[in-house]
Amino acid sequence: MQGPRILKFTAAAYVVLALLEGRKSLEIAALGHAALLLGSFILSLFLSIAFYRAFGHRTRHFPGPRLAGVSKLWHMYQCRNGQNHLVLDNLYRQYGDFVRTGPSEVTVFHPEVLARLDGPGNKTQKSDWYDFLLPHVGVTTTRDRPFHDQRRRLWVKGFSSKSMEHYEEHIRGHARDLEGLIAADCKRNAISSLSTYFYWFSFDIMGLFTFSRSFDMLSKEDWHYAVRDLRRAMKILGPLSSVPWLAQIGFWLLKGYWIVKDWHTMISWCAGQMKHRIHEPKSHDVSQAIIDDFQKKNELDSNHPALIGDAVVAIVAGSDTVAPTLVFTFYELALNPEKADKLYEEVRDIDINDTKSLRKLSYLNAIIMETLRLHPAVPTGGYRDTPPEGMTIGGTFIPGKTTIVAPRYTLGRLESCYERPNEWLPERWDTEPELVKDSRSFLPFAQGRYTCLGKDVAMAEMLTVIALLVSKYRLSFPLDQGKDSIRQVEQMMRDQFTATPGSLGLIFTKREKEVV
Ligand code: HEM
Repeated sequence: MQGPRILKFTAAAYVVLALLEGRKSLEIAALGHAALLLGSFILSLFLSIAFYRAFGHRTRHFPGPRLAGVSKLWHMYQCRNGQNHLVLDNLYRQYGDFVRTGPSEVTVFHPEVLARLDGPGNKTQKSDWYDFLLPHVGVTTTRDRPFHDQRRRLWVKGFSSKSMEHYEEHIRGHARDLEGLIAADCKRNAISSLSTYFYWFSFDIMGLFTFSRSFDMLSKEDWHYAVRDLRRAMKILGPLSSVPWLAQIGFWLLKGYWIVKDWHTMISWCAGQMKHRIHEPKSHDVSQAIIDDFQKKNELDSNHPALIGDAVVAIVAGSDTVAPTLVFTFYELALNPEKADKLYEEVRDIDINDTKSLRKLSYLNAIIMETLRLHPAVPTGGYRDTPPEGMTIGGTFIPGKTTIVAPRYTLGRLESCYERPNEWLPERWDTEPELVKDSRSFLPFAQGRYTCLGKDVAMAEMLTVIALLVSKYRLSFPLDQGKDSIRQVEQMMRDQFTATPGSLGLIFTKREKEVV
């Protein structure tokens, strides 16, 4: 990432110029003159870069807004509300399958794209977006392939069958705590704030998964400060995901200020937890395999960038994906009560202690798949760079060293791939497969070397919570909530690499075991 380096170089050049002008002392006139000189240089440099990008760049042939091809700042401005998924969706409707969304960036809406980027034999690289965690580096954020493969092998150990049993036990315990909160709301006829409960649930589980220690938010019925800070800090990724170099400059300049401070609080918290964790007895969490590896190499240091990086990755990747998916699932179930009733029939007698059986329930699984299609947990993220020789996707050649964006949000709604694409119809993954015309664009957990490591844990969490709540309750929107306010859940969704839905509150009423 060159941003901070270029900024430092420019500042140094300014000081040198001013010193030369003022003959070794920083006089006001010299400062002004140096600013003028440097300013004219930068202006002419930027104008020539803009001219080249508009008329001479290798990606100039792709359609798209003119300004997008000149500078990514255009895209950042469009994403100022954190809704990149809608910005890109509109561009697709305006320009088609291949859109130039940056000087060296093409956003691709062809059903083949996800499989081509990460599928077998690909030569793509993760783009510089993944540098956002530097100097820390985790399995998701490293761009170094051999290092990634080595970290990934360690992570896989954290998903052994013994570890999975251990996680599943915690998942059931926390799901019961979550149900306890809903039971209390139900008794008081109060609205259950599902957005809050699901975030508490998923972060608590990830605390256990990462450090063998829950955040205890469900039991304390309150936010943990580190999670609250992290969620505030994630807002940076809304507008700044399109300009990672600017995010890096922001992280560097605003370390103790604004929401950047919250980001650093979270990192320090993870570092502190890791420090504790390495002195604790062996456990089944994912950190164990990573700690063991460092110990084996005699490099165990709680401040190691890779140790902290992996901890942050685990917390974010595991929580900020499961929580929004649960929010959207219950949102859709409340909008479609007949589907909730149909699901009730499947789960009414299920034993939630039996995760194996839950994994086999076809309608329950279809509901999760359909939610991930319409409301993907990673709506536009997952940027990749083409190899130097370029690559062809859906018959279109994309030049080398071009960043490719493949937005799952729009790919999941393509008319060429789905019948009635904007409708939430779980049956398409169950009894009515003809509603899916082309499933190549549906890879909610990615694939290939970067495929989601936590899919089994995520599915266990979602299957357990949905089955438990639907088997016990009917759910509905509060009576006085109008249609517009209900739709805010999706309309206010922010795309911060992971999806952050608008707030969802529902009324739960106890189901007596019903005979239909
Ligand atoms: C609804 C739930 C989830 C969804 C939809 C999801 C989706 C994804 C996607 C699309 C990626 C690829 C990201 C990229 O290309 O940059 C990914 C990677 C990853 N996910 Fe998940 N995820 C979920 C839950 C989880 C959970 C619960 C964990 C941890 C227990 C987890 C851990 C990871 C890790 C470590 C990676 C990086 C893999 C690598 O780069 O080798 N995810 N996930």
